[in-house]
Amino acid sequence: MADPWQNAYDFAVQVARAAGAVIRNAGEDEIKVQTKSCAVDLVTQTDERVEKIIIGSLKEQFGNGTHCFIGEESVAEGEPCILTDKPTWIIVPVDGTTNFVHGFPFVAVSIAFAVNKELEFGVVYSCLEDKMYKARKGKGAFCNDEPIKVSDVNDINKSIIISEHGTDRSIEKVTKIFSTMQKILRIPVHGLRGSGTAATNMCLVASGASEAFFEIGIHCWDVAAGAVIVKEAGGLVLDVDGVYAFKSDHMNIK
Ligand SMILES: O=P([O-])([O-])O[C@@H]1[C@H](O)[C@H](O)[C@@H](O)[C@H](O)[C@H]1O
Ligand SMILES: [Mg+2]
Repeated sequence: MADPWQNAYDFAVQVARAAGAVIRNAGEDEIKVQTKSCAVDLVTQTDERVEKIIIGSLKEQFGNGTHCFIGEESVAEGEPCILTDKPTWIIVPVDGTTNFVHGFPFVAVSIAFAVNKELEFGVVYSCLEDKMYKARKGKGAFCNDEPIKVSDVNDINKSIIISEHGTDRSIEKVTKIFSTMQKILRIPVHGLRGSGTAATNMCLVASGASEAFFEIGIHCWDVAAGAVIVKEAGGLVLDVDGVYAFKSDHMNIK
């Protein structure tokens, strides 16, 4: 039987690469910072522009009304974030906006695709490193077309753990984050790291550079593409209760 989503997968890779080029070439005025939910939750014109380019290209290719789109910036502007059984694209145009603004060299485009509320594939393009991570359900995970797999280190004392601090600077949240990090460091582990983009963090786990990534309070779109890549590289994606994290009810935000 013909593979129904191969064309969409190939197109997603193409679109992510083109979006990455737009990010790399963004001019000064496009890096001008605005804020979203709080003073450290940043957004730029590039985030909005790249999301429009990605959704525009996908609609042109697949936009006969049967496909749905969930984009980070569209949701920020009031679009619903509801996962139905329809083929749905889940997009982060610029993952690592704070890095992008500061010239910190990890910025990714993340595109996932779900059908019947199941993720079919994920593409993460780490555009400043020019690394294209991709995975299709049941078909393995790749970085620049080379197969990748998770680390085989099973001793946590010999691990590198990745985490992020998020954008909530309330004393309660910051205390919780640092007490968790303190516990992890004291295990002890070899190291704690964070690239500033959740999508790239997941790809670092998928390629075996780190044994685990965790973040408290992450958005569903930040992990959608990375979830397929980690799973196809032989890893696990769990929520805090220890169950598979990418459930449809995590997406359904009005
Ligand atoms: O805002 P953004 O740069 O697209 O995405 C953020 C990054 O992935 C960051 O690493 C993570 O800690 C945040 O939770 C995300 O919201
Ligand atoms: Mg973003």
